[in-house]
Order: sequence, then C-alpha cells, then structure tokens
Amino acid sequence: MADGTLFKGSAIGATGHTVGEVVFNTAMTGYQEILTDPSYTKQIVTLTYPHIGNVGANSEDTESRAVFASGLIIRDLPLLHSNFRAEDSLSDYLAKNNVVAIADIDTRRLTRILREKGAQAGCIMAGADLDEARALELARGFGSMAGQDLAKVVSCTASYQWKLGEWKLGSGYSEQAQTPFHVVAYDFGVKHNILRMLAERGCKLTVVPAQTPAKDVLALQPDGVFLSNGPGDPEPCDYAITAIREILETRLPVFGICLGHQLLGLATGAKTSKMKFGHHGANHPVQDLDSGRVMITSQNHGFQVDESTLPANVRVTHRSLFDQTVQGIALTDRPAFSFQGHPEASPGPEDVAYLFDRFITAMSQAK
Ligand SMILES: NC(=O)CC[C@H](N)C(=O)O
Repeated sequence: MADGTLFKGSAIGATGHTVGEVVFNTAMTGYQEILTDPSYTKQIVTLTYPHIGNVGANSEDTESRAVFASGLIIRDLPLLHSNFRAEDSLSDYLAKNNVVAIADIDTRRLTRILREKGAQAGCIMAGADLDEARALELARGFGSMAGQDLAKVVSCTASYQWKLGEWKLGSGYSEQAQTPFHVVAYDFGVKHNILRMLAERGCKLTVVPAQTPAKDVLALQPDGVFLSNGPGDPEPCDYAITAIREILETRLPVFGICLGHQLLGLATGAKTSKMKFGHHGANHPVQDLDSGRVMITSQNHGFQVDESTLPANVRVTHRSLFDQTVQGIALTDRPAFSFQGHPEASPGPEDVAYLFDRFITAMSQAK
C-alpha cells in the first residue's frame, strides 16, 4: 500500500504485478460482474465478504467485453467451486484473463486502513520476482484517480446496435421483440445490464463512443439519450460535458447512471469532487426524496456531485443514508435525470429498477 503497509498472501491469478487505487466493495455476491465492470479500470478491488469464488466463473455473468479491474484481493478462496453454471474456477478465470490476484489477506484490516485514511494506491506482486521496495515505489508512483479521463480509453471505438434483453433462468438472454423507442447510449464504459434492461423495455439501442459529438447523436433522431457509467474522474471529460449541454438544449429525455450522473451534473454547471473512499457495494441504503421510500442499492463510485454547487434548475431526488451525499438529480425545466448508484444492479438488489421505467415514460410523453 502507498502508506507502507505490507500484506502477504497467496497468488490466485496471473503472475506479474499490478498497480491501482485500492477500493473495498461490500457486496456478498457478484464477483464476476464486479471484475468486468469497466468503472473499475485502474482500481484493485478488495471484497469484504470473506468467501469468494464459491460458484466459480461462467461466460454469462459478465458486464463487458473483458475484465477491467486491475486486480483482486480476497480473504478465502474455496478449495472447490460448485454451481450448475460454472465453467471455470475463479482462479483459472483470473489467470486466463491475466488478472493478478491475491488471497489469504486480512481484508478487514485492509478495509479499515482504506476507511480511516481514505483511498490510496497499492501494488500486488505475484510470481518469482517479489521485490517489496519496488512494490512500494510502484504504489507511490500511481498518484490519484483525480484528473484521470478514462471514459474515452475504455469506450467502444465504433457505434453498434444492442439487442439482448435480461437473463432468465432456463432461457438465458433473449433477443428483444418490439422496439418502440430509439435510444442513443453514450458508452463511457457501459455495463451490459444497463443495455439489457433498456432493451427489455423496448428500446432500440445505438451505442456510441464516448467522444461522439452531439450533432452526430441528434442526426440519429433518438427518442432519448442515455449516459453510461464509466471509470475515472468525470471532470476532465470535457467532450462529454459539451455534448450533454447541446443535447439538453433539444429537450430530449436524458437519463444518466453513475459517471453519466456526474457528467449530467457538470453539464448543468454543478461541480464534482473526489470522496474519501467512495461507495462500493450492493447494500447501500438510498432514499427517494419524492416518495420517502428507502431502497437498498448497488454502488460503485469514488466521485460525487457537490450539492452546494447545484444550479437553481436542478433538484436532488435521492440521497445516501450512509453519508447524506447526493444520489440522484433531476432538472426542473428539462426531462433529464440521473442516479449515482446502479439501478441495473448486477450485482445487487433491483430496488431502483423503476428509474428505467421513468425514462421510458419520459420518452412516451415526449413522443
Ligand atoms: N461506476 C461509475 O460510473 C463510477 C463513476 C466514477 N468513475 C467514480 O468513480 O465516481
């Protein structure tokens, strides 16, 4: 760790070394979805749940084209995995995907360090050439996530159509049937379950690269525009902020998730900032301020929209009950809204899925 703390464990993935910002995630399930979430680019994930790998790995529980997390730190890897869908052990999956990972770590102690001192970088070394001094040097050389524009790095390079709906036991992923709405989805590092949930609700989806100008999006004549989650700091993504401003002018329905939420905030003139250690888990209580309902949500972010900087035409719709930070915003003069956590879950509870329906309603009304 950059603060000089040294942990020793057992290598369970690829050999070599990896460096990144270390974040703790409190989800009890969904390690594969977490590893393949592009928002974890340049981050090493430690899972606070102690038994990881029990159900192995399969080719369906993925949230993108590859593993994006820079590394994995766990307490206990089971000797055997068991699940009717398993195709690999977690260890083999990590090795095949070239992920450096470590088990037998006191993840409770590690999490306490991150919680008390805040986010910091770390380095994992696995294999023959272990060098503690070099590992410390690499961890200290990583710097901070602040200022890093990673959305354009992980985004798709060309636009594409998405047609798969949600996964169902027995039939797997289905091709969508009807598509009354055309949605252009900005890919800042999009999780596939967002696309599946939109497809399931009748959206014909055109996914476009992060740097697509607004005029190219508008030329596709969409019924609504979606702003995806993604890695890194939202503030340097000036290309996206400019495009969102232009799209808002047209009064098209806009829905943003996580990085997309932060970018919508920036486009309205609000500011974002780095949090002490962020929110990463599948058990975070968030309140919908309109209904008063409290939902258990999936979270993965290290930045936030600063409430005190919100302009007069933006209201706070959701709030974290852990630290009172902004979890949702809506414009009062445009059909545009966003959520900081993950309504698509994957992994996590589906309490916030109603926001996808709200986007569909906004598009129906605009039509
Ligand atoms: N999941 C996300 O979209 C994360 C957004 C941003 N990279 C953050 O860390 O806050």
